[in-house]
Parts: sequence; C-alpha cells; structure tokens
Amino acid sequence: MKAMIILNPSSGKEKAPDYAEKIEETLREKYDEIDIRKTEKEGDAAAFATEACIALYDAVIAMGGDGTINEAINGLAEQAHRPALGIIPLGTVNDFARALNIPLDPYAAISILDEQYLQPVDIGKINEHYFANVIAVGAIAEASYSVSPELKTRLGSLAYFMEGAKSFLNGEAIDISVEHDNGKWEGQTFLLLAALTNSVGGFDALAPEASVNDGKFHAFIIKKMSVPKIAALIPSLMKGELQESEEVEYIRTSFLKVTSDKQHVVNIDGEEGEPLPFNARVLPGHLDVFVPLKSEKN
Ligand SMILES: Nc1ncnc2c1ncn2[C@@H]1O[C@H](COP(=O)(O)OP(=O)(O)OP(=O)(O)O)[C@@H](O)[C@H]1O
Repeated sequence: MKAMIILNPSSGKEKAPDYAEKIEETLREKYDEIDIRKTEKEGDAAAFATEACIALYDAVIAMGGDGTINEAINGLAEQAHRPALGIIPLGTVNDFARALNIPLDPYAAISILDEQYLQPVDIGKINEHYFANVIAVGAIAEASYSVSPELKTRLGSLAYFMEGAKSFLNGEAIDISVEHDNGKWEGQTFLLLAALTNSVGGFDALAPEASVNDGKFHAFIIKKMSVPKIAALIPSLMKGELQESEEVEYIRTSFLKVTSDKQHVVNIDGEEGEPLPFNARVLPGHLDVFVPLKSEKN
C-alpha cells in the first residue's frame, strides 16, 4: 500500500512539518510506502495528486487550507485511478472538512485516517475546473477578492461577510440567466450560490439538506431587493430557512448553465475563477474521502 502526503508548509501557522511527522506515524501501520511532498507554489498540489493517480497510490493525504484541498481535488478528478483522499485542515475556513465532519484540530483529523473509513463524495465540475464546495457569482462574491490577507487572518470568514454586506447595501445586482434540471431562471440577482455541501464560508446552515453525495447542487439565487428586505432575510439565513423566502430562488439540480451579458468573475471554492459564462455539473460520489466513523451527517 502506498500513500502520498501533500503538504503546504505555508498554511497552518507553519506547523505542517510537525503534523506530517504525526501522519507518517499513523499511516506506517497500513502503508509500506509513504511519500511526503511539500508544495512550493500554486499548482504543485494538483501536480502531485495527478502523479499519485498515475503511479497507482492508494491514498493521498492533503494538508493545508481550502486552496490546497481544492488543488488536490483538481489533480485527482477524472483520473482513471483515484486514490482515497485524506484531508487535514490547516486553513482559515476549512469548508470541505466542516462539511464532512472532519475534525478541525489537525491531530484529531490525523487520527481518523487510522479508522480507514471512506465516504464517496460529490465533486463539482465547472467548465474545465473542479471544486468541492461552492461556486458564487455576484457583487458579494467579487467583494471577497478585496479582503486583505491580514483581515482574513484576524476575522476569518467574517471578513468576507463584511465585504459582502457592503455590496448588498450598495444594491449592486447583476443580470443573469440560469438553466437547470427543471427549467430556466432569468433576472437580477445580488448573488448566485451553488453549494455541494452544507458548509459555505464556514457557515453550516446555508443548505441544511445538502448531503455530500446527493448528486445535486443546492443553488440559491438571492433576488435584487430593498435594504429592509435584506435585513428581514438574515434571520432565515441563520435558521437555515433561506430557501423558503420569496426573495430567494432555491434550485436542486445536477447541472447549471449560467450566462450574463456582462463579464462577471466566478468565485470557485473561495478563489477567483474565470468570468461567466459557465457550465457546471455534479460528478456524483466521485472521490472516496476519509471521514470519521461516527458521523451523524454522513
Ligand atoms: N511553500 C509555499 N509557500 C507559500 N505559498 C504556497 C506554498 N505552497 C503553496 N502555496 C500557495 O498557497 C496557497 C494557499 O494555500 P491554502 O489555501 O492551502 O492555505 P491558507 O491560505 O493557509 O488557507 P486559507 O485560504 O483557508 O486561509 C495555495 O493555493 C498555493 O498557491
């Protein structure tokens, strides 16, 4: 049995090398070959993960923030042989780990690898890229690029929320057309979110009914509305009842085709992606991920 550990030494307050040692110790019992690969720059984690597919590794353990996890997923997706994926969260938000009930404490996350319990998980494909969590379009999504790294470190996902709130209050809506399993929606929106899991931006009440292998996107189109209506929406967001609001179009769908007459950048798993248009679809149960044995969500 062969395992590859992909670690981003710059994430997790630079404690990644200590964790790597602990993972090695944990894996040694089951894997006779353990390879540690350190990323140096963007693209490395994806390249290492693809290499592990070609060399028929049994497991790839990705250690880092959501950026590193997203890259590892891009390296594994649609390869003929896909090793099981382990996730050791070292980032600020760690949405994918949250959605899978993987402990946010790195040592606890490492210890679940020992259980060898795998869960098939849906992956999203948007144009030629893959994602684990969420795609977002609209001024609020674009606002996330203006969050400084310092603010992000201090406030975590709250920093995005604050930037997003500003764009809501400025009433910046965009015109889009959304094709999905049951038809087409056209109109003005503040934000389109399409989530694969229930955890978005560290907030886990957005799509409470989303499960990690239901083969569906849970899309929310927040329609253009007045400021008092926005304020009225916040309690339903907190209670996980956003889809019941008249100001929100909620769509469960296996594909999305989104177009606009303007160039709007799409946010993919928290990172800046390509501008519209896009075609997205769910790859159902595409990756086997190590999750805790005792997990009510799964
Ligand atoms: N050795 C390295 N030094 C600096 N940057 C790196 C290194 N290796 C990879 N990177 C870059 O760091 C980016 C961000 O990594 P990642 O998201 O995993 O961590 P993070 O920024 O700590 O997490 P979060 O975004 O949740 O705060 C990666 O997409 C990659 O481009």
